[in-house]
Amino acid sequence: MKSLAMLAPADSPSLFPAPTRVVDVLLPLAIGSAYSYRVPEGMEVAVGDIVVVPLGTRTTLGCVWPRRDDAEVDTAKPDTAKPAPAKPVDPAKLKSIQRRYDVAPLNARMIAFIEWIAEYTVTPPGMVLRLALRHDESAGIARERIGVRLTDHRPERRTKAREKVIAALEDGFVRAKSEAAKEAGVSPSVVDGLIDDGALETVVLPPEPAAEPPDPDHATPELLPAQAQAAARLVASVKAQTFQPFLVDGVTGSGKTEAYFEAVAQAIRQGRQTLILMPEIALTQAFLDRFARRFGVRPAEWHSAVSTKRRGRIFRGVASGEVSVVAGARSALFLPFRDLGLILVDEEHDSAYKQEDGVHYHARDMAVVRARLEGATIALVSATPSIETEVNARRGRYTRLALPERFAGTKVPRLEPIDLRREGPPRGQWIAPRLAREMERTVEAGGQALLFLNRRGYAPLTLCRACGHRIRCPSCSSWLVEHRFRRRLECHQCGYAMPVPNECPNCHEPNALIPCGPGVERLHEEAAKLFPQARLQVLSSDLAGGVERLRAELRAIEDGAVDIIIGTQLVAKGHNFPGLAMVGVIDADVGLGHGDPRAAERTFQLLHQVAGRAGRHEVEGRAFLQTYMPEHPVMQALVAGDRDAFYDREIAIREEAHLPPFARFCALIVSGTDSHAAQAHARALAACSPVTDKVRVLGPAEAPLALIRGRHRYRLLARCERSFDLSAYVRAWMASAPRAGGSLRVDIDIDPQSFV
Ligand SMILES: Nc1ncnc2c1ncn2[C@@H]1O[C@H](COP(=O)(O)OP(=O)(O)OP(=O)(O)O)[C@@H](O)[C@H]1O
Ligand SMILES: [Zn+2]
Repeated sequence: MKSLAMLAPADSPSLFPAPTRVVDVLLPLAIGSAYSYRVPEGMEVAVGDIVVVPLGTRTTLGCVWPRRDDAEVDTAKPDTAKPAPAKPVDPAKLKSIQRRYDVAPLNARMIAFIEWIAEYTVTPPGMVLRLALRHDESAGIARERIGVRLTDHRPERRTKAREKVIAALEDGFVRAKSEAAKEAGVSPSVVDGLIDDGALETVVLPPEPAAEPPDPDHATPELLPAQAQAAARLVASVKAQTFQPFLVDGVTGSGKTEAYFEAVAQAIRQGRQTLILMPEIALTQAFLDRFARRFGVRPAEWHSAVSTKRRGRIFRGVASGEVSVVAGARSALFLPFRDLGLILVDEEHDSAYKQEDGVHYHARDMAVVRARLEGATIALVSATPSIETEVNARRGRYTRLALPERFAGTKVPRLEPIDLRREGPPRGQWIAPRLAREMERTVEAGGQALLFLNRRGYAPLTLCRACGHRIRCPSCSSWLVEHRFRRRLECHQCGYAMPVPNECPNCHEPNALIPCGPGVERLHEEAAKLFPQARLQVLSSDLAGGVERLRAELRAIEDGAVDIIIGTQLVAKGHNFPGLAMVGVIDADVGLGHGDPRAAERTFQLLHQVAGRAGRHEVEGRAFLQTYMPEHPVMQALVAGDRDAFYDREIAIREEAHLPPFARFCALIVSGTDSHAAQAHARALAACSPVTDKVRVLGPAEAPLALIRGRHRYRLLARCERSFDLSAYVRAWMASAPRAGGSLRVDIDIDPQSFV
């Protein structure tokens, strides 16, 4: 990249004073334009460089941004995604860049990606930059590591602590300062003292490597013919170094991972980088081990549970090209890859890919955009693709690579219905007699059984027997959920918690509160009564002990140390439990019938995935589904094991009803602490929507979740044809809208996934 400094007239410096160099810097803030800064004498900066600049009384990180010709920017639309060039100011009045980080600059493709997302999601580009430049990760940049080594000089003052350090360093090797202190069991100040006295000398240590290089030929597996075919197509595409999108469509347990690893190997051979996105990377440690078996080392891991220091190192390694494979959560999409050749989106249907606050982006869709900008191969991977992806594959926009059989040779289990109207459990219980019999048989035969219920806690609702009062959250429109292990009532929206009261808060009747409905804790209680000999384990995201504990429990299940697992959706995602022989879905109907356009899709995906955890190794698996509506088309498709029937029907419904992907939506959520003000603002927005026959604006209506964290919520929905530029429409709309003052906030959600 050309340095901006080089653009300044280089000749005749003797006749004129050198012009003050000024550059545009985009700051990670919600502002529409870049700011101008002076480049101090002796500093070289180029577009894409990450710099520290003063802002008001503090300093902030920023990125030197391309300066666009004024003609390129429509000044009539101040919120346009491309940051407007900073307004011309007298250079003498400008503040100077403080320093430039010693890290590879964001390249032109990354800059284009940031601007693309800003434009599409109708967000100020600085907010998207913020996703790429999270302060702490990039700020850890280039802190030198200092090591110490013994000299020949011995200090006059000799204390016990000093002797310990000298003894520890006797071998003559260099150690980091902190390590030396730790090894000797003394405080770092002792080491400092010895440096001052000349007994130790300091050396600058080379930076720790961000990741060991994976070896593409470490252990090449034998692939089934279908795997080999899919792998060959992906490898050829990586070789071609052009944008090409694929759907790796393989049944659960078909070995999609092994197939796409071959494409990763190819990218490594070519010296290009790979990004593997996963919805629950923190909990899929088994995946990292599998990667290590294939490539000799684990990939660089990127998610919120990775330490800031480590993330800083990966950030730099990705930018320099030293890190070649990253496996990460959706935020890894914003890493500044030097040369990205391959993106894999595992479990692409997962709703965790949608970010629901700040910048509302869908990481799967944006990954396709990034691949296009990078000239990379992208593969979306799933046994139950999203409707959007399935439609793209049917239309030939994505190339489908099918893996129709399980690697182990077993069949994907069909779901056998248990009709709760005819063969349900007795009142107050949740496991139907037939399901209990099957569990008993499974456990006696040495297999594992999984009970699936997507409800955390003990009971989803607490009710007063005397007056009928239901306990709800004071600041959300949701019921408080009893958590018996913690002896609390909790709000799953905002985290509010209170002890379980002894009397009804409404009528004060003592001992009148009763739990209604089941959560996993209550199911655990019932299973423990039914199977007193079995080893039981509840698994849900709120398990005490956090991620570490969850990882340990998942490993215990893999190792066969548990007979019956009672879990939420956390256990449904991508896990490979070799001993799991059967699955029982306690309430298959939970997700249906909320009027949510995606309810059928979500239910199908979730239940098909849960069933897909069973029978992945030697023994055939079985799966049961307790339902009050066995005749529902989703249940019918699950029971018949007829995936295509589900997709055919669902796609037809979406087309008929003008729902995505056959139409485009943008949701506007207006919220505020005052209900009337929020509603009034939502109405004012509706009234000023630009009139066109291309867009229909629906609402405002109170959101189904009308109150969250004390904020009242109203929703507007704009709908248009597929080909219409909805982002531009919304941008123009917002530019002419009244300002949202006070506590009011407007959230813009293009392609909404959630309708609550
Ligand atoms: N070629 C192969 N050689 C050896 N083992 C394989 C091979 N392919 C797949 N396996 C094994 O088969 C099992 C299932 O594979 P995998 O977990 O990749 O399936 P999947 O298609 O990702 O399923 P899901 O969609 O349910 O996550 C794993 O234990 C995997 O290690
Ligand atoms: Zn709440």
